[in-house]
Amino acid sequence: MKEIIIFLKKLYASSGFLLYVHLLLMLIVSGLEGIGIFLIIPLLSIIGAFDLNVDTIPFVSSAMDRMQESNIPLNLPIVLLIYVLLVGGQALLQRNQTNLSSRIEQRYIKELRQETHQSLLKARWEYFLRKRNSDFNQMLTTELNRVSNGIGLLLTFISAAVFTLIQIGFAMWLSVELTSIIILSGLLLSLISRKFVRKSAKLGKETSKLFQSYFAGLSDNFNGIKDIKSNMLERSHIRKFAELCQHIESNYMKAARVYANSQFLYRASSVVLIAVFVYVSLTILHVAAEQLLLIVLIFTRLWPRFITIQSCLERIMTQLPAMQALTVLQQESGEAREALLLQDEQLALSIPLKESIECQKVSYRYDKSGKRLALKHIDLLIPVNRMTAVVGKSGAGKSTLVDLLMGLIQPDEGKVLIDGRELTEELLYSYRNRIGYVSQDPFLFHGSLRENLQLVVPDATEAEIWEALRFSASDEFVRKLPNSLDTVIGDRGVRLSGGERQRIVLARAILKKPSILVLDEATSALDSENEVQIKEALDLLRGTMTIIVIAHRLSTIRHADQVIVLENGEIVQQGSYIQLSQESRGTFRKLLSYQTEANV
Ligand SMILES: Nc1ncnc2c1ncn2[C@@H]1O[C@H](COP(=O)(O)OP(=O)(O)OP(=O)(O)O)[C@@H](O)[C@H]1O
Repeated sequence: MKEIIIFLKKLYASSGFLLYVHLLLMLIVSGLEGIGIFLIIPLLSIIGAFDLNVDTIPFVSSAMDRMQESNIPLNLPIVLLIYVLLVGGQALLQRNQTNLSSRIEQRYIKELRQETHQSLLKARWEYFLRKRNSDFNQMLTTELNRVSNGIGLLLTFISAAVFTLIQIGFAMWLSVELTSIIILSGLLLSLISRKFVRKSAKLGKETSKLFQSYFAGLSDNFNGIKDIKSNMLERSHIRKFAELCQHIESNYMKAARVYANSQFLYRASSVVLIAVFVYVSLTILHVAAEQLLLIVLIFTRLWPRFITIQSCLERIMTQLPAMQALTVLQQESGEAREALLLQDEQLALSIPLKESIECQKVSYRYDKSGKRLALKHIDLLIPVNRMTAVVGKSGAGKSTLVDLLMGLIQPDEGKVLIDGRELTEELLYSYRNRIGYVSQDPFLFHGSLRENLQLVVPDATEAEIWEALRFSASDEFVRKLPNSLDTVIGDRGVRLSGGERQRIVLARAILKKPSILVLDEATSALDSENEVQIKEALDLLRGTMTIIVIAHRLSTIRHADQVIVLENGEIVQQGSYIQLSQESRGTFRKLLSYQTEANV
């Protein structure tokens, strides 16, 4: 229930004044509906359509007196006109109320979407290491829709509750005893239906879990589609997926059955109740016929609202787990938030790197409660405008070290210093803004090459783009593409080869004219000719920017100013390429010899 309050507060924050207008409209609509019911029978009786006594009906008798005093004739057209005006006005207001309710709901959901997305994007990199991407997709699609649905239901619930209260007020005016019976029946019904509410909440939790597996499964399927196809894993994936779909179907069916059963209970009880009601009123309480008629009218309008309240409650309970999950996600990502603002002024404040990046006794562990260190007591100096290469076996800690140097993760012990200043969160953004990064798994989106390049520098000129392409040895192949820079490259750039993708991402990093260029295995997918071109380009860049390269291919780093050799998270060697290759018992020499053997 805590979540409902949180979401209601957010709803108020996003709609504010509109929410009051909505509430006011609800009150007026309910009031008019009550008055409409109040008037119709007495008015018809006055013109002789029924032989009823209006003196027993409060409010109506005084209204009648007033009409007679003002010489308004009470004939059929006047009576019907009043009724049409009343009910028509109410319908008009209800239309506005529905529109307003959609507006409130949509505005709210838009803000919730943006807020969640922003909160995720502002979270630290470490947060993403602990999470599954598919969970974020699920949260921003199905779960958010469920939350939106829940909010819509909440508004309906509030409106039904207000309506019911007002109608109860009118009914009380007519007969306290009879209305008390209706209320007691409603309370009894809500007691019985608690079972349905509980069941709905349980099924709602299952729905969240099932959709989590559904999204995770889909994302694994399509991320690994090449592996699936090449290893003939289709059958097992199809079977697993079918089982999951079966679970989702039965979960939905269970929820539908609960809903249908509860609806049946409500409808059946209303018929029985009305029969008992009429009987008790006439034979035991001896209520006047005109009053009874009115109360029955009110009851038949009120009872469906009781039902709406109950079924809203049930359905809100099925959506509640989505609200809970979204609250947890927002809380977690909020706690993991980087203390930086994504604001242009701050981006403009990029600090120039003048001297060095330094690690002092840096240690890092992924599992904060465990003992295993991914980096141990690293002491390292990366001079500005030089090329530093990081090498080592798989799992040695190369990517971890580079993530640390980029400020994506923070050391558990020790410090990272930028020109002697500790890399604190305040410095982080302006520092990271100076970095151009090419990852192992280059990120390109479905769009044209130009759009992909302009992602980092939206106002890059044609000349700047081609210069960056030339630099990354991509200009030639781009010219040969059917639409040159405007060629659409497919999802994640699938229409390009691995080497082409890497070169485009390199061009994109260079386009930003960074002070620090970080290449994580950036040449792994290049053939020898392209590798030579990139090597030459990097050589050209030497002295103009600080380059940090992780390379498995040691040939790419022959001209590096310093090479750091990592093993089990520790620096075991450090020096120039030539120097290290001459240390006969060192790890670097071993790495070199493995590669020479592999090349032979
Ligand atoms: N997200 C993570 N959670 C837990 N442990 C991790 C995580 N990422 C890396 N590690 C562990 O940290 C150690 C260093 O990993 P890292 O990725 O830095 O190695 P690497 O030298 O870059 O390897 P490779 O060349 O294979 O990419 C490894 O033992 C790895 O298992």
